[in-house]
Amino acid sequence: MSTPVIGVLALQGDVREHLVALAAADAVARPVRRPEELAEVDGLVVPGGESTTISKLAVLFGLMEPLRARVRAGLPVYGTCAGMIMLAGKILDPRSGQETIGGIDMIVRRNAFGRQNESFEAQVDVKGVGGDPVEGLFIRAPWVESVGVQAEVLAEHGGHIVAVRQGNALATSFHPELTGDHRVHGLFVDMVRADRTAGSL
Ligand SMILES: NC(=O)CC[C@H](N)C(=O)O
Repeated sequence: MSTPVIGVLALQGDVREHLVALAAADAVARPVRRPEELAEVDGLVVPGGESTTISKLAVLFGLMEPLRARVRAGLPVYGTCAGMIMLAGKILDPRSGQETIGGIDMIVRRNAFGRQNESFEAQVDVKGVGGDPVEGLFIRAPWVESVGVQAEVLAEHGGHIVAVRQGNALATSFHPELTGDHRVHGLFVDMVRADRTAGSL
């Protein structure tokens, strides 16, 4: 089967780093800014950045409803940090008017690990990622307060949930796109491949 095409939501945030990581994990990666571009991808990454800005721009660009519709229909999607917040069913402490795409039945707390100068690195064991623990880079990162019954917790740090999967949706509090270790992107590319295989049976 041909190489999967994975989009990176390119409204704000560390888009380029995700494009590089996806290409290194054997996907064709392209930025997505318009509904027509969204329609053409087999999977989507929502990058780290500022979730309030991403939310605002998604509404402004007419992408929020198409994003919700595709994710609801099972589009494989992976969110890091601000992207995790965008995939949450509920934000504990949203800015006024802040919206999410949804996809994972979880409640997230923004900036839970502290401010920019309290950013840190930690070894994180991620279920489904073989080998050594992943170097987790936490930058004004959210944590997950609670998950619904359909969500699977893939990793915790300091007693808090930092990686979750629900069906075709994956989210991490940390930023594998910034460390040069492409195993989490590899896991997501495998999810996209599995979804395409299932779809073509
Ligand atoms: N590194 C990040 O993506 C930070 C996320 C940011 N604190 C937010 O609320 O969106």
